[in-house]
Amino acid sequence: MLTIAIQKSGRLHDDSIKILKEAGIYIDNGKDQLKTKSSNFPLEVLYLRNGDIPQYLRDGVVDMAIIGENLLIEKGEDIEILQKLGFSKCRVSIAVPKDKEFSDLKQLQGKKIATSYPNTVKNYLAEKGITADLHQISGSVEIAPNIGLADAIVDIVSSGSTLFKNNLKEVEQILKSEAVIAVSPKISPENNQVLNKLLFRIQSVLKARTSKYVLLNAPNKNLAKIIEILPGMKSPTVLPLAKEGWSSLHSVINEETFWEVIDELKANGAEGILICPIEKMVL
Ligand SMILES: Nc1ncnc2c1ncn2[C@@H]1O[C@H](COP(=O)(O)OP(=O)(O)OP(=O)(O)O)[C@@H](O)[C@H]1O
Ligand SMILES: O=P(O)(O)OC[C@H]1O[C@H](OP(=O)(O)OP(=O)(O)O)[C@H](O)[C@@H]1O
Ligand SMILES: [Mg+2]
Repeated sequence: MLTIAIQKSGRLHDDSIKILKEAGIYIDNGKDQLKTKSSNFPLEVLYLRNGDIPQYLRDGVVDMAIIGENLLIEKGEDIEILQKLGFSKCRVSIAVPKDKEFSDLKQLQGKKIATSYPNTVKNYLAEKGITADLHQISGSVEIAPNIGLADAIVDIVSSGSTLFKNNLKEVEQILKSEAVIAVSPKISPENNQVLNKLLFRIQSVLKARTSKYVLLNAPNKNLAKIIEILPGMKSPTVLPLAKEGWSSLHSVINEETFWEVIDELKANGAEGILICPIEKMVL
């Protein structure tokens, strides 16, 4: 049986459960139980602290995990990432008090920096030839400059509202992060097969999330051009309309691309364009 680590509670928990559910895997949400089994897939789930997961992967206590990429950069650089998941997107950045003049990273030389990610900061500053005095704290990092504990901080930024509320400004982005699937170097060949099955399902869910089903009506004389614009997976489906000289065309498109080509479709006489969600996409 494959063992997966999922964050017990926090920024990754809900979306981790959701993506497994969309992949057809049913599990309890871990409110009381820290260990549970899927009722319909050979999967055991351990609900753990995000911060502990890299070590569990390294030791082979779990075969795989859904974890923030930033945490692997901090304490799991030896651990392989199999798939980015597109949620819990954030960045790890340097911030200083809003009213402080800041023009060059070198200003941090010898200064106190508070962070929960000391390795990330140390490596980044070393690359830039800077040494600073690092203070590791495990939470509420943004408070540090206001209580005289540090001159600058390095922490996670998403909307920027925590920085704003604490009179700080982001001055340098160190890295970008999102939730990922990571695998233990100690996974057995049997469990690796189950993992590949799970990964295939998750990839189908991810693909469907960014793809849309497009239906439109078009005059037959422009079909060739519209097929060129909407090539779909293999090729679009074209069905005759009851109205002479017109067809209905069905295709699949990436959501972002759609907004880029919509004017082109209209210029080629496309009408009654419908965009529908796709639940799963198996390629
Ligand atoms: N504000 C945010 N917006 C988006 N993603 C975030 C945000 N804060 C954290 N993350 C991402 O979610 C992960 C988990 O963050 P969270 O704050 O829930 O837990 P944690 O305090 O890092 O860990 P633990 O589970 O050990 O308490 C982080 O490693 C990061 O990748
Ligand atoms: O830019 P924002 O959208 O404001 O998000 C950034 C904040 O989110 C995270 O904290 P979280 O709320 O997860 O609390 P925690 O410190 O208890 O983990 C992170 O540590 C920042 O403080
Ligand atoms: Mg947090």
